[in-house]
Amino acid sequence: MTELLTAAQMRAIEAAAIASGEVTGLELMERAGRGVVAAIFEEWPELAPSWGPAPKPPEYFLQNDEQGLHRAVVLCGPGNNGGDGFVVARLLKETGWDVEVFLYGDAEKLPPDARVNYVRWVEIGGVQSFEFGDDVMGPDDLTLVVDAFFGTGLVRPLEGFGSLFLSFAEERASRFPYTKIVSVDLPSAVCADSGRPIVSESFVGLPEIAAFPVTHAHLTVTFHKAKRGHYLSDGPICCGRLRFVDIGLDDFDQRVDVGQQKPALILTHERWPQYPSLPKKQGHKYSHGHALILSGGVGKGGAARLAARGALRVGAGAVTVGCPPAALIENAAQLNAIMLWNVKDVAALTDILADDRINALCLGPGMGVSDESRGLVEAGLKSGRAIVLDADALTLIGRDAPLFAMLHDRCVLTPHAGEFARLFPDIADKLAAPATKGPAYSKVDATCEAAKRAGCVVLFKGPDTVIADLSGRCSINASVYERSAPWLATAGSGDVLAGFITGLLARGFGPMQAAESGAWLQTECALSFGPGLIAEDLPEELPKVFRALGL
Ligand SMILES: NC(=O)C1=CN([C@@H]2O[C@H](COP(=O)(O)OP(=O)(O)OC[C@H]3O[C@@H](n4cnc5c(N)ncnc54)[C@H](OP(=O)(O)O)[C@@H]3O)[C@@H](O)[C@H]2O)[C@@H](O)CC1
Ligand SMILES: Nc1ncnc2c1ncn2[C@@H]1O[C@H](COP(=O)(O)OP(=O)(O)O)[C@@H](O)[C@H]1O
Ligand SMILES: [K+]
Repeated sequence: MTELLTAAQMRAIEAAAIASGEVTGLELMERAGRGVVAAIFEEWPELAPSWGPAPKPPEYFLQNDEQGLHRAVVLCGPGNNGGDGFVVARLLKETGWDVEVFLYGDAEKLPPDARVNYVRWVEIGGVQSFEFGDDVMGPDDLTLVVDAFFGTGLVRPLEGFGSLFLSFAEERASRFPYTKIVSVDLPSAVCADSGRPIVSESFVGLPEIAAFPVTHAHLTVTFHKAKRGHYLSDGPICCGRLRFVDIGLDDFDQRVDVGQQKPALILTHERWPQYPSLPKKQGHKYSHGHALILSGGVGKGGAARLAARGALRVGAGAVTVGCPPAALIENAAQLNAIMLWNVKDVAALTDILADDRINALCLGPGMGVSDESRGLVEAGLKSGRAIVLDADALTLIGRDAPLFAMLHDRCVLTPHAGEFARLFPDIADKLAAPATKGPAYSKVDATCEAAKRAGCVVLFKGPDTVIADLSGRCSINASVYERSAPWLATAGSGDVLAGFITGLLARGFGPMQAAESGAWLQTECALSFGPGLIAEDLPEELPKVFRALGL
């Protein structure tokens, strides 16, 4: 699983499968619903029939007479996501569960496959109607809420009782940990392409997630492949955990024209072997490249030293920190394997860059935003070297159009959200604007647009780090779900990332591969180290990560 699909791409794959005559929509829906039920039982084996009689919930949950009988509320929407919900309801009922179903929409207008499953359901169970003031979740012994309101078809905000239902479910699950929420395909209200909740105009101006009822599921079960929204923005928080169900569409991926849009790739272990191999082959230190990291003045060298350590550990043959004369002693006191040069001004940098063994630069961390720093960035860009621009260098190019225009295809920009907004204010505005209809503008869209405009690789940081180049290739290093490492939000971790990328550029990686690999390794180091991590720990963890990769 390496490709993330948009809703349109998923629909195209499904349509190709049905058009082939090898499978019907109804069969796909049955597989989807069965998969959801199987995933629920795998996630919570104590709910599975094979477990034996249902365990007795704590006394205070028991308000009905059917002690030990599991109870589910299934929320079905007006489309095929709702159709999946009817399948789930039927299968749970067949397993002996007590199931209540609510329909958000008109049964007469259900699409054909969903309608068939609605009819199958009403043969064995009822569809509840909703009166304002009802507690639709019923007694407190509720085991499961199945959210099958909307999946890939969400195009506008949920209104009226649809949104009320989601808040009822949220409220119930927050009061009773015993109650689990399972979203079918996607948490309803979350856009499949962007991971952003689709909000009503009336909520505009309020913080999205606080203002709008959105499901925070314990488990989301999706079909075939992950959608972008499972990994971007609020998607992962709303999905809880993510499970996949194979509904037999693998053969159709290659048969569809997914349009101009390339699939976004998620960086996973499986993709790792596709990178150029990291182990050093024969050669002397300069055959593994020489990275130059420019530092700020006195007391401002920490960021560059962190980056330099990252570049050296990731395998650059030689790494040098360049700093103004006044900062030489401070840096000399802290560096050993990393060399130190006096870069007193732009002329000094230009002289140094006459040595073509220096094949990768890192400019920005701790550098300051003075005119002198601007001159250094200009000289670095003019040199045509592979170059990482981070931190202050991003501020400088963001406010200086001629400098921005010098960016070239060997550059890697590594902005966090604030720096991204300074560099690409109009793009950042589009991303920050409330998502009032789907598919909403996503971090993938924003990063691809930025890379195109800048003419180079852009790595837009965060738990959902998106990396794009000007050709439209795009990857996501998602530090979410089992790769969640929130302790990476620590001062200096971005400097180390800039160093990793610079070191990989020095090793001869292309800009896109260097950025992808650097981001992936940063998360692997954080996971390997665990909580308590500070930026200094990241480079020191690399040998362990490499050993685990068998390098
Ligand atoms: N693709 C596959 O291979 C498979 C897909 N499967 C399942 O189908 C799901 C996709 O089904 P779907 O296309 O019918 O979309 P779904 O999310 O049910 O929305 C339904 C319709 O509701 C409408 N609508 C939108 N927003 C609204 C709102 N806020 N309030 C009110 N109405 C709103 C909008 O129609 P509109 O009103 O705009 O005409 C929309 O089309 C997918 O997530 C998966 O669960 C599986 O069965 C097996 C294989
Ligand atoms: N919650 C999080 N989960 C995973 N990674 C994170 C999270 N928050 C930040 N990061 C990562 O940590 C790094 C922080 O970089 P940055 O904001 O530039 O910090 P600094 O300037 O202090 O080095 C980035 O690589 C970013 O992707
Ligand atoms: K759903």
